[in-house]
Amino acid sequence: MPDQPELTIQGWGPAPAAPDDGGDLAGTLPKAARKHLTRELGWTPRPTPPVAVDQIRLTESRLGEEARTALVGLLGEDNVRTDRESRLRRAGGKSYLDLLRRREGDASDAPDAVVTPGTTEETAALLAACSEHGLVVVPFGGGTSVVGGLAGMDPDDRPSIAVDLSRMASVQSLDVPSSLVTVGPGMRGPALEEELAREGLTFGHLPQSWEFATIGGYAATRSAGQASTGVGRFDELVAGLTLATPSGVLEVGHPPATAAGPDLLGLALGSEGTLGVITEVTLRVRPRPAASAYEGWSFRTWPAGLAALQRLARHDLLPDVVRLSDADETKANLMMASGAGAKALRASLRTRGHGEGCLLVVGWEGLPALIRARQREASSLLREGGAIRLGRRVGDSWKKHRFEGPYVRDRLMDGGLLVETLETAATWSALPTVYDAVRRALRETLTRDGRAPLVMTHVSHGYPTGASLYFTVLADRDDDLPIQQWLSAKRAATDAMLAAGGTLTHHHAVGADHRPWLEREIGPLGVEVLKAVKQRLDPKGICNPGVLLPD
Ligand SMILES: Cc1cc2nc3c(=O)[nH]c(=O)nc-3n(C[C@H](O)[C@H](O)[C@H](O)COP(=O)(O)OP(=O)(O)OC[C@H]3O[C@@H](n4cnc5c(N)ncnc54)[C@H](O)[C@@H]3O)c2cc1C
Repeated sequence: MPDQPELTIQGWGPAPAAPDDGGDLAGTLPKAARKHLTRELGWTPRPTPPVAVDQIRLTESRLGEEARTALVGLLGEDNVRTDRESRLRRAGGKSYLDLLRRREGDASDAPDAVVTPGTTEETAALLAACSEHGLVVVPFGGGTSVVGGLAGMDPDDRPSIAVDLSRMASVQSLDVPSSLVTVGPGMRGPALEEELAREGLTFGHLPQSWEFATIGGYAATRSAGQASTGVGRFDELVAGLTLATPSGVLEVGHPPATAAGPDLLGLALGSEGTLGVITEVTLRVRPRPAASAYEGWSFRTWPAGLAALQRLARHDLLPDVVRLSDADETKANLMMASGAGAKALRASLRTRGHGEGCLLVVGWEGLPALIRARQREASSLLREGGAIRLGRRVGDSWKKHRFEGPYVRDRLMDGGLLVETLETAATWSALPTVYDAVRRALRETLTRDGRAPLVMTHVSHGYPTGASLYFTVLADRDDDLPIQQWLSAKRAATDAMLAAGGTLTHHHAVGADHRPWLEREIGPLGVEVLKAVKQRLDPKGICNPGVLLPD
């Protein structure tokens, strides 16, 4: 169907290259990191490979003949699929729970059919037909949701259709003087960057999932990338979009700016497929950076690191990339780095009293003179805050390895570990409390037989008023009840996060997994407002009914 590489079914990576049948932990993790994990977690690596892909259970497609004929009439035979492979590849996303299910051979959440419209008009006609035939519609971008955004759950148990957007994956127009590009929702970051590079431009959105995630998916989830502190979150890059709904087509946004009433663009961004399908996105682009500088710093303690970032933020000096790791994450990162250079760095940090310190990676991009000026001012504040400079090698190494995490996750799962991430954001004043509360909740719920989990945290994005926190959790997996093990930890961590003043999600979105908490975040009236908008655009409730809005 698409000409972009497909994501492998039970893990991460391009389908043919990454084996679906497990891999070698020893070949993935340096010896020091393996030793560190086994010591910290009291875990003995044990082979727990996924079942063979042809053993994954899939129920019969429930797409009736009448509905199928209607869809084929609109889109053509080739663009309406009910074969096993097409359905399996669009079953759910890539959260730990999704992977557990797929690895155990369960694809009961697979859509009943996969359709690939080619234009906004076809998509609008498709939605009208699905409304008429009682089919639930789940827009499918890259399939990288980590919050159950593609679960396709429907209280009325209607057949569900994955609307795969891979046929709408090209640049439609480029307005260089206005720095605007309009693209199809199924386009992925690398393909768009390649096209923009020909004109000396970039859009600069780099989430860890960027190899597979799509422009429409970023808009639908309000994604944030690794350089979002400087470039802006994805929602800040969107200047306009087209949303095909069962009630018609909405075009929202009017660059460069407008005061024509409340911002309807803001309603479409983050709508997670509940209002319809985003079929076109207009993005702000910028010149490709002439230079970049990445470097590492170390703080003795986490509070010292947070205080220094807060000062940078107050003086409008936050670098484009900001990642402050706590002591647990710093230790693990240093163990992951192999070779003589890494050993020397560990020794030097110990000698300078930073043996249990916190690593900060910062990155600047843009014109060389501006980088130098920003770097100079930021460096002097960092030094005043007690940081020591580790130099460019640390920054460059982070940049080189920054997309490897999900590949390592697969191998850790093969070895019997629970591996998941969660994220939030809070004001600078609330951040320390949120950090403590989430870590405590995770440690309390995941400690088994006296063995505590490893909870590693970093600040991933900075703002004038606060920052985001990103937690990575590793624990010995409960092989009897792995799903329940994570669900109870997630529940406790989310409760703790909200009680301490954090947001439900800084960039992963709500999906099915977070929707029980949405009302706590936006209040009952807020939920009613969103439901009223949905009722107007999607009166039969066919658009991704299992996500975002609580029942
Ligand atoms: C390893 C890994 C790393 C990640 N790192 C990051 C990160 O750094 N930053 C970040 O923000 N997120 C990250 N994510 C989460 C995920 O990549 C983002 O949420 C991303 O925006 C999803 O894009 P997608 O194209 O894969 O969307 P999908 O997963 O296909 O869909 C996500 C949701 O959006 C809806 N949707 C998709 N396309 C459309 C459309 N055209 N119209 C309407 N609704 C649509 C879907 O129905 C679904 O509810 C990561 C995920 C993984 C697995």
